[in-house]
Amino acid sequence: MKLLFKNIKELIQVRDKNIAFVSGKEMKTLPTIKNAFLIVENGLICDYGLMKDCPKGHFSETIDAAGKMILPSWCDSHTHIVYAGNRESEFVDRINGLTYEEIANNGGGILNSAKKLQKTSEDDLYQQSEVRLEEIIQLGTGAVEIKSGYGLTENAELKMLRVIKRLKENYPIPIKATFLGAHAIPNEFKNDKNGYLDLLIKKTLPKIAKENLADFIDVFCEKGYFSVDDTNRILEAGQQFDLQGKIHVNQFNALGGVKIGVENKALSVDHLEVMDTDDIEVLKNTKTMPVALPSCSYFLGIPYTPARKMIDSGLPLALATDYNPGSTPSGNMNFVLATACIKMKMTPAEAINAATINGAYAMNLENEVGSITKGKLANLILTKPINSYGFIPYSFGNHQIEKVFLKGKEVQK
Ligand SMILES: N=CN[C@@H](CCC(=O)O)C(=O)O
Ligand SMILES: [Zn+2]
Repeated sequence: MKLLFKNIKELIQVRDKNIAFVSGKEMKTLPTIKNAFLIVENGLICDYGLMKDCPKGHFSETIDAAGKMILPSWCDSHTHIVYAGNRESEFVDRINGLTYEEIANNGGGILNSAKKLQKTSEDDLYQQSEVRLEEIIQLGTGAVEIKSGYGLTENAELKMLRVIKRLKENYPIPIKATFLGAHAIPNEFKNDKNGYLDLLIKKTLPKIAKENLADFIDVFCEKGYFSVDDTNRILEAGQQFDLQGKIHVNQFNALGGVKIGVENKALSVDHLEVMDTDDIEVLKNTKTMPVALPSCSYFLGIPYTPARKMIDSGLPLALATDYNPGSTPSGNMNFVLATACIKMKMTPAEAINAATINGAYAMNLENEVGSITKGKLANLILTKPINSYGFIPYSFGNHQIEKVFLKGKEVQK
């Protein structure tokens, strides 16, 4: 099966040599080839270059991409798309001025989602979740991380992770699973947080490892949820089972979660809406990827991650949706890029780097997706006719996707 894309107006994010991620000034550079060809064989990128150098030969399919652009699919490294029902009921409370914390104290929030999920069968949860997975694939996402964390009991957390495993088995898109049992303290343990952490670490984590249900471990390091010491405990426990950390930190308060994440060699520290100077310093020259979630800031009306200051300090940055029923009921990476440019003053080149190669790195997938590189999966976005890739974030609220391809196969709408 050899597929040729010809007359591509511009082939975006071309990396002849694979890289892990881009940081600081490098983020402003987005390598492209104008008037290009791209050849896909057996689902992998096998050749590309200038049209004048396009090899002759027989192709099972030829797609004329005149006037259009091709870029690697979005790599969404932070989602909670496995959940039951939704939390629309909290939407009006939020409009009426209740804060995230007040809604949670009124019995809403994460515990509200957990109550619904505990009562939902695995099959029903799978069916609700696959609808969201198919929705984000159509929006250009070609690799995704999915977290547990709406179960908050051993059985319900295992149920979530088994649904993620089934999605991995049934869809042609790299999916990474993250155990987020430490997302909130369930009512049964409201006066015994350590007892809940003991349950997660001593009982649930070994079962997850035995069934190979998780790639990463996460914890919500925040006032009213889990402390820096709890975060350290969870990350150390994860290391016993080769689970690297990808942690929720600095969403509402800078408690020191970034530092503890770096000390535990977390793969990513996510949210970062509140960043102090120490947080930026401690991230410099490390392999921990900062991840910003601008559509969460948009929906909650909280500050945006200081991306401009972080990138200008030399840090890398990835962008993700945080798709979840409470703080970000949207999986639209195109909106994330637009909001990153409009609200966080990232350039289109920086935003595309953050949503492709850096997002892939934040899932340990930088050798499989995230750039046009020989041997990587042909998970691709074919745009509508556009004049520049800057039009993608410029046309906010819309997207410029004509077709999506996973392993070189067009995904039918
Ligand atoms: N902040 C913690 N966890 C999720 C939201 C959880 C929820 O409100 O359902 C987040 O990343 O925003
Ligand atoms: Zn999240």
